[in-house]
Amino acid sequence: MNALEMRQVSKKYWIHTNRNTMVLNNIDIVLGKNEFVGIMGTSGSGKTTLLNVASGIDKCDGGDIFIGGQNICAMKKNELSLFRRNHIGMVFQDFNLLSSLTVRENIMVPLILDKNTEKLEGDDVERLAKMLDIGSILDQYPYEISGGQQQRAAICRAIINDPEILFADEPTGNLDSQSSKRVLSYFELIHQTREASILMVTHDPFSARHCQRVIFLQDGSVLGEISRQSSDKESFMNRILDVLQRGHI
Ligand SMILES: Nc1ncnc2c1ncn2[C@@H]1O[C@H](COP(=O)(O)OP(=O)(O)OP(=O)(O)O)[C@@H](O)[C@H]1O
Repeated sequence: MNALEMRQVSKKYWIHTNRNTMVLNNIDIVLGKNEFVGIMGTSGSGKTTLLNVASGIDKCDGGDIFIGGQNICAMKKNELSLFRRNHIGMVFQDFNLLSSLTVRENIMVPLILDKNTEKLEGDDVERLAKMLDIGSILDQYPYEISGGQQQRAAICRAIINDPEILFADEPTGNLDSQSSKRVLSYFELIHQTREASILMVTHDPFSARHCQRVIFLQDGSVLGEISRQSSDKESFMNRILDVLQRGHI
C-alpha cells in the first residue's frame, strides 16, 4: 500500500487580476511506504500548494489523493479532520506551537483531541522527546527554548499519533545551520526507525540531499525527479544544484 498517491491533481486560485489561475496542473506523485522524498522548485512553482492539498489542508479542484489507500478527496469535512489527526503529521516552517502550553502539553495535543488515554497515560511523550533530545525541556514554554528545540517539539507532536505520512513545509527555513543539521538528522532517524513516509518541501539543496528522491516542480507541473543511488549525499547535492541551475533534469 502506497503512503501517498496523487492522481491528476489540479488546483486553481481565484485571483482578481487573472481569474482561476491554475497553480497545480495534473500532478501525479506516488510515495511508497517509508520513503523520504523532497519537493523543490522555484518560488511560486506550487510547492506549498501541493503540500496543502496532499495533506487535506486545502481542497484540490480535480483529481484524486489517496493516503494509505483512502481517497481524502471523497471525505466529508469531519471525516477528513479525524482522518488527518490519525494518519497525517504536519511540520511547518514557523513551528506552530501553542505559546500558552508547555512543550509536553503541545506534544500531547493530538492525543488529547483523539482521547488516546493509552498513550496519554503511558510514557510515549517522554520516550519520543528523549529520542529527539528535548526530554529535559518538556515543562518549559515555547518562548523559553530555541528555534531548533521548538521545531523538534513540533516534530514530536507531528509523529506522536504514528502517522503514515509526515508532511514538512520548509522545516529548516527559520533555523540556523547547526539547528537545521540537527533537525534533518532527526528526520532521518524518524525515517529509519518508524514506518512513516516523509514528504518535505525545501528550497535548500543541503536539506534535500538527505532525501532518497527529489521531485522538481515548475509552474505547477512536475518537471521530473532524481534519486539518490547511494549514501553519497555530496554527489546527490551536486546533481540537485545542477537541476536547479539548468532548469531541467
Ligand atoms: N491563497 C492564495 N490565493 C491566490 N493565489 C495563491 C494563494 N496561495 C498561493 N497562491 C499563488 O499560487 C502560486 C504558487 O504558490 P505556492 O505558495 O504554492 O508556491 P511555492 O512554490 O511554495 O512558493 P515559495 O517557494 O515562494 O514559498 C503563486 O503564484 C502564489 O502567488
